[in-house]
Amino acid sequence: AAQATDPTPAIKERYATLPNLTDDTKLYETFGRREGLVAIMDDFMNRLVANPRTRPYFENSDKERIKALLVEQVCVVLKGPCTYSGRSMAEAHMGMNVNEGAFFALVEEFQKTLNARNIPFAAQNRLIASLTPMHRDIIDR
Ligand code: HEM
Repeated sequence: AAQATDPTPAIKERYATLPNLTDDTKLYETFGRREGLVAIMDDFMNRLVANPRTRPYFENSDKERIKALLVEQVCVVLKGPCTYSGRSMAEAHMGMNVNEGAFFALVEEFQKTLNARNIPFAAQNRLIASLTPMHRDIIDR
């Protein structure tokens, strides 16, 4: 009886998350549409392989496939005319032992890419705010 009336909800350590879709209809244009996203992911992947914190995860990966899926995913988040055909974030990163340090190294490299492409700071923040909630599906604690 005590269990049935316990008001404390169970705390779930991991649960499915979807990206928070932004409501800014111009964001997709700000990132240069599909062409811009392809260029962004090319630069981003080069940085991920150069950074010692992220290199171990990506050096033996199928970079072309990941870049194509990132273009789709970010396009969806920016409300562009795309469909994401990849796996869930939990599935894709399972067993990879991504820690907080690697996660923030990746976000930092992404910001460097966006700065290099002259994406306005407010637009960068919108996108990053939509992506970072996925960290709970990606980081292994
Ligand atoms: C918000 C942060 C992140 C996002 C949005 C993201 C997004 C993605 C996407 C869309 C894929 C392709 C999914 C698929 O394979 O079907 C992927 C795969 C992958 N991600 Fe992430 N990722 C993030 C963080 C990270 C971090 C921090 C690392 C490691 C440092 C990482 C390493 C990888 C690797 C190695 C793959 C390839 C997996 C495979 O081929 O089996 N990701 N990620």
